[in-house]
Amino acid sequence: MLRLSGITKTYPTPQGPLRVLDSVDLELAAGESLALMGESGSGKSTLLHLAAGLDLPDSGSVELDGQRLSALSEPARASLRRHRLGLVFQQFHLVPSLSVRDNLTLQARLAGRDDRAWTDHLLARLGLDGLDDRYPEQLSGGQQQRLAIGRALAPRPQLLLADEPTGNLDEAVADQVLALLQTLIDESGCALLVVTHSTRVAAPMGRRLRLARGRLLEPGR
Ligand SMILES: Nc1ncnc2c1ncn2[C@@H]1O[C@H](COP(=O)(O)OP(=O)(O)OP(=O)(O)O)[C@@H](O)[C@H]1O
Repeated sequence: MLRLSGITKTYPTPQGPLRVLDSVDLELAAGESLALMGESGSGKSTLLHLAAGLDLPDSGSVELDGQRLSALSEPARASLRRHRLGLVFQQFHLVPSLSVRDNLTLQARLAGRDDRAWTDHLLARLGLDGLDDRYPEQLSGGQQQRLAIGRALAPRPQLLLADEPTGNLDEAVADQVLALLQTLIDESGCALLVVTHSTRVAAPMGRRLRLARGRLLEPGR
């Protein structure tokens, strides 16, 4: 499903080049869940951006469903993202001028996969049924985050990439959102790569890896 091979990424900084990822290998099979942990600045978001083809590595390859991202044009990578990936960030990035339902279906429509029954199911699952006509500013933080998760899952992606999906929520709401995310992932058979500082978020994932000094390690090493 997702394969990163020998990924190296260096950023230029005033102090000289900063090597954030150093020959990183990672494979994620269909339906698998993986938590990527590590200290602030260890390169977790960088890895997630590379996995999504939002940025390209200096060397090494990222393959999504057997397609090498660096061999694709930017529009082709955007199309692949639209059809295969769901993205959830700590900032919800909802569209303020669109209703709850339209926010939820936006990505699905762009991917040509707007399925009313699945949308209704998601709205109910997310506890947002009855709120279809509201706008994001009329929702609580937890509701907005649930909507962002629903939007990512609406086109039925094969892989969900989530960067601190509960980072903006208090613990009780975060637990609810997390349980929901897990249920929806199980229902849809989607693989999940979640970047998190939180051991609570990481605990239920099938695998946990830690990024340190540019390398991926098993936890505890
Ligand atoms: N565009 C950039 N230019 C220069 N340095 C960058 C750039 N993007 C990230 N960095 C640096 O690369 C390192 C890794 O950043 P990254 O955001 O991937 O870390 P992270 O593990 O996700 O951190 P956090 O947990 O704080 O979000 C940091 O030292 C950061 O300052």
